[in-house]
Amino acid sequence: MSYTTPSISDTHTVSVLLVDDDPALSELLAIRLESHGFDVTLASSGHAALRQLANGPVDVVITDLRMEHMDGLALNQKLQAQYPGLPVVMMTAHGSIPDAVDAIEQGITAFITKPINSEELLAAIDKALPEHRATQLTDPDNFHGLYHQSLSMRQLVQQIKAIAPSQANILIQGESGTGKEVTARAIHLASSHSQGPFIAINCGALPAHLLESELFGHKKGAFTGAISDKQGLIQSADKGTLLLDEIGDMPLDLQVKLLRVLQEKTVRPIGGQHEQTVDVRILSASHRNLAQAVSEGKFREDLYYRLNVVAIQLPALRERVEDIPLLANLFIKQLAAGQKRLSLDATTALLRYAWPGNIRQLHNVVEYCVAMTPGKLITADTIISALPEQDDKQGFVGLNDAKRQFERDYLIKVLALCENSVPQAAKLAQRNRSDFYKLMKKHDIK
Ligand SMILES: Nc1ncnc2c1ncn2[C@@H]1O[C@H](COP(=O)(O)OP(=O)(O)OP(=O)(O)O)[C@@H](O)[C@H]1O
Repeated sequence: MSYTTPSISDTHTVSVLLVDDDPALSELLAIRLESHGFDVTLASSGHAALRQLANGPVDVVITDLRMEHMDGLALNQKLQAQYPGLPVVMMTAHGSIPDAVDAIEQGITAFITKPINSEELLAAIDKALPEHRATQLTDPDNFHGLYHQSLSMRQLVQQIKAIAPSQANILIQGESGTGKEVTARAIHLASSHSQGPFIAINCGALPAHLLESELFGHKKGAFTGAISDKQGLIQSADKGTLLLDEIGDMPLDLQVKLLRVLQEKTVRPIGGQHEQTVDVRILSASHRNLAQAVSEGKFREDLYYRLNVVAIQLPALRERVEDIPLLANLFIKQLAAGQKRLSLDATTALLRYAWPGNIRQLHNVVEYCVAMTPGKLITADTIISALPEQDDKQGFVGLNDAKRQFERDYLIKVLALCENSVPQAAKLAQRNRSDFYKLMKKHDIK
């Protein structure tokens, strides 16, 4: 294998911190690395390396194992604690590689043995960097709790930012677990109603009569069991936002009542004589296709148009694979306070899975893996053991379809690993750019 430049350095100069207490060797390696376009900083000890890092971040640390005062493993421990996910390449004298499992547990990305061969060194850096870039949480885009990185989500967030301040009713559609409620909350927080309450109700979770009373409230004695006046959620959400989740499950007679609220901006409790004025932003969500429910006569067309002044379609997680490592790392950070991380194979296993339960399922899988991993490194085996068994015969496809599917998945994963940089992805896939573009076109990947 012949390396001239690192595979990801096309758009960004890769910075390397080289830690070795042998100045002659350091100088030599620095000259070699600089001739390949790296930006190299030298440190003559572990302590000096930590001081350098405090002055500014680097992309990768290359350190000698044997050093006085603080050896490479001790330095690595400090690095992983202070800069989780920072790739560390360890240089060792021949025969002194510590137990590999132990080393991987300690988060070391690669080992190279002395005497250092340039190609091996470049290959080790190359191996270290994509993992680092694909799994680290650099600066995730966070719009009021809606974390994202993919192009489709960034475009969607732009759309949300534009419409959130208006009073428009918004219908949020997407598969179960794609983040409809998180999105609704983000819209509320970005709106002029953000100082008011945010209330969510699942219209599919209650029988019709209870749902009516929950939404509209009731007067004492309105029906058996109505022992006192009760305020409905529409009124409780006054000056705030009400999310009607699974709106498609709302019975038709309640749909009529809801339409009146939207048209008149008033609500009348069950058994009440008077309409009461309310100022509430209505957001609704559904995992079902409401337009289809309208065409089947299961949902009122007039209500559909009232609710659907603006439509937001959340993509399934498998359609925004770049968000998978980002969200998995976010959940690990939340659940394990940065004490654990994903191996490269584990990230690949996450990227290969189709996530029918979307982000909720990803969260559950990460939670399981964090609990099942005693050390630092979450492995692919643990991820795979957390995923439900797929029924191999159901949905079995022919060889041609399987090849096509593989090719598409492969392109998406390579692009995700390279943060959508086609030149880098083409290099990683060992294809020239125009071939790679042709493949993307063939599979309709933008
Ligand atoms: N962009 C995101 N960033 C961080 N966490 C998210 C994001 N989207 C969803 N989640 C998390 O995923 C889980 C499911 O999200 P949410 O309940 O909003 O999905 P949903 O589409 O409303 O699901 P359902 O259709 O089942 O009601 C929650 O734990 C939520 O915090």
